[in-house]
Amino acid sequence: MTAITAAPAGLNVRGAAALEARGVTLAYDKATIFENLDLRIEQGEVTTLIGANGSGKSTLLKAFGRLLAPSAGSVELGGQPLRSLNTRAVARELAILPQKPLTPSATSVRDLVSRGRHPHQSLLRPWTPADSTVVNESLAATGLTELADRDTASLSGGQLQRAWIALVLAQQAPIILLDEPTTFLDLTHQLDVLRLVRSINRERGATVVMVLHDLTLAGRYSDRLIVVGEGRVIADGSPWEVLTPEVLREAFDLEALVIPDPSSGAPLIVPVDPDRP
Ligand SMILES: Nc1ncnc2c1ncn2[C@@H]1O[C@H](COP(=O)(O)OP(=O)(O)OP(=O)(O)O)[C@@H](O)[C@H]1O
Repeated sequence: MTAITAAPAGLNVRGAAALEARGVTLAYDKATIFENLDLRIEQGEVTTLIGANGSGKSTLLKAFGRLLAPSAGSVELGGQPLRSLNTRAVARELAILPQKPLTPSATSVRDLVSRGRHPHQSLLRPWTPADSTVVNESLAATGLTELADRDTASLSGGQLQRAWIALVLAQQAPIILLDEPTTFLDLTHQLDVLRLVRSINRERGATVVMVLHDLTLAGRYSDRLIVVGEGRVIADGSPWEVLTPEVLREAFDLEALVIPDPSSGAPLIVPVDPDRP
């Protein structure tokens, strides 16, 4: 997989976090998921949100991606309140892959990926060969070149997931939010996607915030892990700081050993089965 060059970030106030939640309350109808939450996402880091099902990871990611408005407090992008920015300005800075993206009907893979270029287009700036190049690179980076002309309705779950990731890449945003990007993918393709995310982060300095369920892969491919649960941040730090038996017990009700992964040196989570001592 190849890396893709991005446009530089335009909205950065000096010293500002890439994204910052300030006193944020996130709620659905009457259910409050987070109250008065403060959280900074640093520029140029890969940050992964982990936590049990229903702990609020997607809710937090949606707030950072402006898909969910806080009922109190504010979310800032490069030091400016998200709510003060127009949709195109946000889309040039921030690309988000939601947990369940709605795939438009009768759309080829290439057309879907091309939508990633929309934030860069205007009446004065129509489609150019450079846009086609970015789309082709995004298709190649996700292994979809051969499937470019297929209707998205005919793809397998994993192929469709990769097409959505290609769309996010084509957007060339300096901040990328990915909600469970490895869903539906076999282990080889999971590793491909996470290595691609890592290379985009390292080679063009993209800030990445992901939600992952596989704790070992989260530790291997992240600079920072944030564990959420019961309406708060349970732990926040480097993979070795966060992935401790105590945190795993508290956040997941999981008994596990944490040992160095012989392949990467990152923490390897080994669940303990109480029925097989
Ligand atoms: N649109 C919605 N309306 C009402 N409640 C919601 C909505 N979306 C999520 N919730 C609730 O908010 C809580 C947090 O959900 P969220 O999807 O953020 O959790 P998550 O940590 O991402 O979970 P999972 O690991 O299962 O994907 C859950 O109790 C969920 O039922």
